[in-house]
Amino acid sequence: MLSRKRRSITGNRASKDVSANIKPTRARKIIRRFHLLINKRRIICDKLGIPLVDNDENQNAKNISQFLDDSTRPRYDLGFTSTDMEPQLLQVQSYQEPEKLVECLGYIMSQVDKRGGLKDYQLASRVGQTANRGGDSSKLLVSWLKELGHTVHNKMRALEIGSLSTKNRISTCGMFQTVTRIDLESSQPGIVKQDFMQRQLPRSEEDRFDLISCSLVLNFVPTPLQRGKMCERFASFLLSHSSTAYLFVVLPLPCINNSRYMDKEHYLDLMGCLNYFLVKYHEAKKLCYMLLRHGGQSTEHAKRDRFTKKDKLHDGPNMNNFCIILPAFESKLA
Ligand SMILES: C[S@@+](CC[C@H](N)C(=O)[O-])C[C@H]1O[C@@H](n2cnc3c(N)ncnc32)[C@H](O)[C@@H]1O
Repeated sequence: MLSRKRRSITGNRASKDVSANIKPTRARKIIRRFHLLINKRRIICDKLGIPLVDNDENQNAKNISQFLDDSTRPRYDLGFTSTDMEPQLLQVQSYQEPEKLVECLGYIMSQVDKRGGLKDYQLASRVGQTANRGGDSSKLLVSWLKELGHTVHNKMRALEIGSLSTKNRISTCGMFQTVTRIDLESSQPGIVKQDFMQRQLPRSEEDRFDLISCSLVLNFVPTPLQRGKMCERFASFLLSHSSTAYLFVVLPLPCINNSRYMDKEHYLDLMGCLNYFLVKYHEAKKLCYMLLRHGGQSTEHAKRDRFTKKDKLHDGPNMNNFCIILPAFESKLA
């Protein structure tokens, strides 16, 4: 049997510890590539009627492999980036022929899972968090909380969704008595492998949090409705009668300043409909940071209607389609 060198999802050889020596441009390339592959895969699966389960890569791989002809995958098994397949990948939404779709799917799966998939993506994401590259986003969160008068004596509890490190400022600042860190893929001890959407609902205030951190996670969630469901679910995990029911959200700036279906005002209106109001806001070169607080008036259903469909707010040739849609009726959370 051929011994295979480990390769990254961009098709090149990956070093053992990618995050140790990876350059930011390369990290961005890995992240963009991962999002592209997952997006195209979803389009093909929709067309072929292959069921995809949210955040369950093992199940998805099983469902997909049942569709893949035995001859499709071995062709791409060595994981090279095919100059024939790349242009096809970009046009896949216009394909109808099952054979072509299956071929593209085989190529995508070989690119995604043979070379680390989510793990490489996480390593690349961690690059942006190192101190010499701006540090992790919770640095700003902690300075905001200080401005708001919170100190180490408050002993709050935090839930960090999409956690990549136990050493981030949120964990080291001493302001939180506990930081519960979860991610779809645990990258180190202290981070629990858990899908937030499957996390058991709190039974009492003891199971709830003063703050949820959701940094660069919403843009990772694949569909507008799943994003909306995630936004809706946050509230169940926040303390219900507290002045500290904070939600910290970080998004890539283009999600709110270059999308056809989203802008800052629309996002804040949507969150307002879920009873959040903005406490702090900051735009950096590539990211936007928001600290919201849950509370205030209850949801008006008439207002909710506005956010249950995809409305074009802007248009332009180089805009993206980032969008969040709320379920038509309040979800029965379980
Ligand atoms: C780009 S990384 C963000 C990492 C870090 N929070 C940051 O700000 O750099 C996105 C992470 O969110 C995680 N994630 C996405 N959906 C999730 C979910 N439903 N539950 C838990 N983690 C999730 C992914 O596994 C991935 O590691």
